[in-house]
Amino acid sequence: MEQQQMTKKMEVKGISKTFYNKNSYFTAIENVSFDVKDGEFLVILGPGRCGKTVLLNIIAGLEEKTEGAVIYNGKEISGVNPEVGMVFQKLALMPFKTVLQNVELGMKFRGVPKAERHEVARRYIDLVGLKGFENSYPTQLSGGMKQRVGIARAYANDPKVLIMDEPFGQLDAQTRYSMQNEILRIWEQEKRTVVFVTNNIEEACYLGDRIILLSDCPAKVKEIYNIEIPRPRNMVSKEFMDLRAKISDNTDLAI
Ligand SMILES: Nc1ncnc2c1ncn2[C@@H]1O[C@H](COP(=O)(O)OP(=O)(O)OP(=O)(O)O)[C@@H](O)[C@H]1O
Repeated sequence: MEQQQMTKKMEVKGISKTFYNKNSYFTAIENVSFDVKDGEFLVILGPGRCGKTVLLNIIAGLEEKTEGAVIYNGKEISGVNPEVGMVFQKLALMPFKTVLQNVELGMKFRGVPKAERHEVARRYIDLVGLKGFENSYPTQLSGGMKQRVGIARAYANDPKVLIMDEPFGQLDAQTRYSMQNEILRIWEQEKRTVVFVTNNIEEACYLGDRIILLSDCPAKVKEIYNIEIPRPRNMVSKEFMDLRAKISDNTDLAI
């Protein structure tokens, strides 16, 4: 009920992407359409190499589309959307910069004064649970901690929509589970729209308000699921396992 009242933040309309090489072409995405509602936790679930990253890059304006449109707050966007932030699986933290400097970097590029960017960076470092590690270097941190830095860095740039591309794909199972809970806590606290990409059905069912299920290549929207299970979700409850089985039966590949 609450979801139906949410306004549209973004509309992805009929997006297709074909890569042309000298003698061949390859269609990665075919006629993909869905809405992103303001404030929701939207999950895009699809098999590996099915075009998820290409789709995210198009949504963020980092990649050209072959067809279709991305509407943001009612207006068609071309080029980079400055209100969209990204968290990647491979974070590319600057190795010779501290946690604080890494989190501040985007603000520094935008010319935010030093005192203000220190304050904002510290607030997000606290939010992701890294208080006390401001002066540590990336090599001194675990995988989960590095992802926390990436999340703090993205939030510090004040995005209205945060896109996360398989951010926990390289973490061990236990760290992944704790980061899933962390990201939900931060999302509930910050109240920003999240578009989260994964190839893991369980993760999708645990996190999402809705799941956009993509087909194998070329990526098409196979089904959209509204998830009504209240949080915190219990992964071994009957309703959770039923949902998981329903989605699993509908996927093209074992993902
Ligand atoms: N610049 C490019 N030129 C040609 N093909 C490309 C280009 N970029 C991506 N592709 C192809 O598009 C397909 C989708 O790639 P993409 O990285 O979006 O998949 P993905 O779903 O994010 O995969 P994964 O789950 O492994 O991260 C792949 O087969 C890839 O080889």
